[in-house]
Amino acid sequence: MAKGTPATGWAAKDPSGVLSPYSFSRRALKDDDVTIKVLFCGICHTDLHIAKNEWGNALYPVVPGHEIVGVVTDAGPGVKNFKAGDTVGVGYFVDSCRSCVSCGSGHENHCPTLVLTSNAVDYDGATTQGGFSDVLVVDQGYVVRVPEGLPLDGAAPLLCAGVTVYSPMMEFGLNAPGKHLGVVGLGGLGHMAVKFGKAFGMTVTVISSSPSKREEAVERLGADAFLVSQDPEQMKAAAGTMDGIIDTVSAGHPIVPLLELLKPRGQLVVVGAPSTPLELPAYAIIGGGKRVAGNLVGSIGSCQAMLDFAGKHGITADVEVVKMDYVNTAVERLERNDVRYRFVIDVAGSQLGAAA
Ligand SMILES: NC(=O)c1ccc[n+]([C@@H]2O[C@H](COP(=O)([O-])OP(=O)(O)OC[C@H]3O[C@@H](n4cnc5c(N)ncnc54)[C@H](O)[C@@H]3O)[C@@H](O)[C@H]2O)c1
Ligand SMILES: [Zn+2]
Ligand SMILES: [Zn+2]
Repeated sequence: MAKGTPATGWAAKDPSGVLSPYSFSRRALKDDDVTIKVLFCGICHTDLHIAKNEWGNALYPVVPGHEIVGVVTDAGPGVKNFKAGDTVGVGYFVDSCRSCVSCGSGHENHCPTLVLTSNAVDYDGATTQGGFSDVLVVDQGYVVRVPEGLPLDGAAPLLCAGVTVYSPMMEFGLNAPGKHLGVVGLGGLGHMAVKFGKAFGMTVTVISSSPSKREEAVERLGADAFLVSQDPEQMKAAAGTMDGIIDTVSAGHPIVPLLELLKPRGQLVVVGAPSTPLELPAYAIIGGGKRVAGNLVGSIGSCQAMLDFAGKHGITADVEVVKMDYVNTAVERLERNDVRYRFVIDVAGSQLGAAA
């Protein structure tokens, strides 16, 4: 029987979330698999939620990481789309059932048995381990192509943060010039929503609890306006003006004030995933026929379309590139929102083993 590939990564081993070196094995290459040498991997807030078991589902040891850019080093005999040397990306999931309604209609991100890239159980019973590691083995159907010309460190966060906001913007028509988009939470996801909104020609307003983010939102990211969510006067003045809002906030927060900002039939898209429930009184959506939807990342097709769009428009994340031995500090800083706007680990340039 073919042997697996040895892998070295950094894993969280308990709810402290502290990561340390961890050796494991990737599955033996199957006909449709590619082997990928990981170059860069972003640190998403979801990695933090999981590593610290904030969602109560951690399968320790957890090697996080699902914003992966790498290079193909090997391909099984059935692989037609990729060859050694190709620059590719892997996002939040690495397989799906391929037979349900969602898989059949190109929405495999909604497959009930979606296999996540990290902290999940694969169809063969193995626990999946993510991109804070040197090598991945992934079915070609769940791999995307990174367009030429994009810096690879800044491209890595597109694989989750990018597609998570781009996909619902496309789905809900929040991609039309002249429409007004609200973006709540100016972190990894939020800053990508501002960039895509501006590239679509929309008017973009950032809604934030910290007034200190005004300058960066407007000057650095090109938002048209900035609202302090704690300021009732400002919120009142903007009531009923927005076609849609992308809510990326990672902690519990009130959504009624956000719904008030929407035009009649406006759309709130929830992508932030606090561990506490949203509070949604009926009156807040009945008047004006407001709509609330969730969204989980995006399909492989949507991810490829997003990358192609990003390549054409030169869109990448604003990143702080770090080595793996800085990962625990990076996670702490992410927790206190001290990053503009995404940490990306230079995996290939890091010492991963125990000697690190
Ligand atoms: N739905 C999906 O498919 C999907 C994909 C990726 C991430 N997520 C989730 O989205 C959330 C954001 O992820 P990220 O990587 O952008 O995180 P991040 O930490 O980079 O950004 C989160 C933002 O929320 C703000 N925030 C935190 N607490 C707040 C509060 N109480 N009130 C107002 N603002 C607050 C922070 O200031 C920060 O700007 C996380 O919960 C993550 O798990 C969901
Ligand atoms: Zn993510
Ligand atoms: Zn399916």
